[in-house]
Amino acid sequence: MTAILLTGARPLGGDPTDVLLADGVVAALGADARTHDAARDARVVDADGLVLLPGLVDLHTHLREPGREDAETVASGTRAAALGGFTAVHAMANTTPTQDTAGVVEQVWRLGRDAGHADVHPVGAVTVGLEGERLAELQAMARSAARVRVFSDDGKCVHDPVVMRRALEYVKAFDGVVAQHAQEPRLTAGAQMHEGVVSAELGLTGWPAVAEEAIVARDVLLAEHVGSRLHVLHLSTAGSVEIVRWAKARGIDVTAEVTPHHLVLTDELVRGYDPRYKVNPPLRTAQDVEAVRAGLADGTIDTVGTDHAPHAREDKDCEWAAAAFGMTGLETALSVVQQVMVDTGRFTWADVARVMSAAPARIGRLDGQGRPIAVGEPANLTLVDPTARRVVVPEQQATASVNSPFAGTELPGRVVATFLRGRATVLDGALVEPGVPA
Ligand SMILES: NC(=O)N[C@@H](CC(=O)O)C(=O)O
Ligand SMILES: [Zn+2]
Ligand SMILES: [Zn+2]
Repeated sequence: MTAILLTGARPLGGDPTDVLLADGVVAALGADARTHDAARDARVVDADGLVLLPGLVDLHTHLREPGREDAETVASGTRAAALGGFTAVHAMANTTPTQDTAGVVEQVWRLGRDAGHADVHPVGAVTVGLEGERLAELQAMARSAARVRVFSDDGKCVHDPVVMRRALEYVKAFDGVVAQHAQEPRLTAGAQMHEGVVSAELGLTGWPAVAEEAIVARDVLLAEHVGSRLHVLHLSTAGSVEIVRWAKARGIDVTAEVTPHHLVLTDELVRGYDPRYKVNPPLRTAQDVEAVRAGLADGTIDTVGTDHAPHAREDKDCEWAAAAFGMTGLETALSVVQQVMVDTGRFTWADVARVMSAAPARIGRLDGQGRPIAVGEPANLTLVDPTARRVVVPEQQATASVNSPFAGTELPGRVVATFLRGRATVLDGALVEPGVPA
């Protein structure tokens, strides 16, 4: 593999420097980069003015394979990941068949390895078939080649407190984490959107904030009781932020995630009945959006997870009530975070690296991802042009689905290059297929 010399890159948005990638690692930084042996026949990439970040890590991606290859495959989803600046994604368990056995998680892990665009870490289901009744073979998934550490019934809530308690107890044996989709099912039966002023005006069945907050509150208490690790997926309400803040102050081992869409979109958008805005949990109010931004800024919320949820056209091109919940996000996540957190002065690029790389890698217990940009570290890196602007055109994205809530809108920032263990997966903003010399 040829070495790569990035000239004039700004690590974490700091001062420009040269960075040499060789043998899969960061081989040299600064003045040493050009004089290093491996620099002689290195390919030079002009990174003048570009921000260099550790490769992004997503804790929450739906790749849809096996089962819904018409909406996404491991290959198409990881192409989208690489183009979005990601070097690792966690693939959610709500596939068909469900990722609830060692066999299925190994299959997904192998598909990711063979595609070669980004590391794929399958999430294991908490319960068999996501049915919420019997625990899946968590230990066998943890010990499989896929080395599962994150367990979730995402799409569904582990609503039975006894099952949740057992799962939290069980994953301690292999340092796993239970990632909860916090949605009290009885309080959200038939729900179509956030319960509030807009749902009342439209006459749509509401999904109240308390249906999320009640589960978050219960689960932090359960995690404390059994001394285990809890991750709250796609937290969306001001009340949930307060509960997590309280739990952390109390020393409870809880981490929380917010999606890009909950950082910027509100339930006002539902007025147009465009199913692209139908998602779980639903888009909330402007007050909730401000609360999740503040929670991300003060560290209450640990990570931004995309909840990339591709859906086939037939499942989205229909009336609001019949449409599937979910929106794509891998190729726009970094731009949204730049827009709402960096360009507003709430975040430095180091903060972006913390919430989109270091924290998710730590929560998922990944090796070699989310590491600092330093000599000897694996060369999982992303180069971003923060001055670029682009209009989102879903048909031109690598994801196989077009259900982006940002279609037609202009967003800041562009991923120029992504490197996976020193190999370019994206260069000049275009995908580089593995095995093809860049
Ligand atoms: N977020 C969604 O609205 N949908 C997700 C499931 C989930 O994340 O709960 C999906 O799998 O489509
Ligand atoms: Zn979910
Ligand atoms: Zn999800």
